Amino acid sequence: MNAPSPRSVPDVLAADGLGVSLGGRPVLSDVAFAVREGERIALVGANGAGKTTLLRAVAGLIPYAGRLALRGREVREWNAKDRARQVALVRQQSDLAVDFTARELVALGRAPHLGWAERLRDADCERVDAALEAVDLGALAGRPVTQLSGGEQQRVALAQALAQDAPLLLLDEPTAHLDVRHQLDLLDRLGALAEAGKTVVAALHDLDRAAAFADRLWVLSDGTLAADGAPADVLTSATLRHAFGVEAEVEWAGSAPRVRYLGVARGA
Ligand SMILES: Nc1ncnc2c1ncn2[C@@H]1O[C@H](COP(=O)(O)OP(=O)(O)OP(=O)(O)O)[C@@H](O)[C@H]1O
Repeated sequence: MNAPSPRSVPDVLAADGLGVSLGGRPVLSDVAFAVREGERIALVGANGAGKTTLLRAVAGLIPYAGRLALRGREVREWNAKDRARQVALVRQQSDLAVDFTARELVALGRAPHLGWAERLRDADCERVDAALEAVDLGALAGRPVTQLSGGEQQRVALAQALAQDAPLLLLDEPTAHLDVRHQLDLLDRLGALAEAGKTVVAALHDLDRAAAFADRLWVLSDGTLAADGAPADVLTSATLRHAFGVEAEVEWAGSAPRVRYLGVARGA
């Protein structure tokens, strides 16, 4: 029997005419994209551009209009447990106010893989331990999350997503509370996960890091996808002026850009 041709494999994600309204106001309009397995996409845009909203729509947390397909099937048609085996979302984190230890919270990431009332098996516990180690939290695993710093809590949230072991990983500003070592470590780890076949979509504010990390940059501006392409094509002075209202120069050293900000754009 012939192996299926790559063309018959649906995109991990595909959107067309995607729109989201919140509180009666359009937040995303007419967004279209396709994402293949193993891609790393950095989602950038000004505050309020719609990055979190887009990630939440993909994760099935909010209603949307238009087409938004996860592996060829509308996001809204997946049941929550099956969807959670496909997509893990690391939300913006700063203040986890739940009465759990780090390990207990990370262990919740295994829930989509367990039957009703089923306890963690040895293999699940191993995954939880590995996820905690991966984010350098092994020593803090038994501590209540309310006693962790913002950056440690951020790493707990990431470990929970790693334990969930979904092929599509969505991250909402995952480096926001991290010190520089853990930022670099996280982006390296996400790169390694993508090389191992996971698909990663991360909203990032640091444009240098976003461009160095990603195969593709998505620029959201006022709820529309203003640019979608290779970082070297997308990260330009014109994009920065249009999407962020800043004057800037972009220098490239190989695939690593350096953005030099000159000031707020006139009229922005
Ligand atoms: N529940 C809500 N009801 C009404 N409007 C909302 C709601 N949540 C978000 N919005 C609005 O939707 C727009 C997009 O918000 P979103 O959080 O997606 O932006 P973002 O690009 O992630 O911003 P940031 O960089 O500040 O995190 C904003 O104007 C925000 O005020």
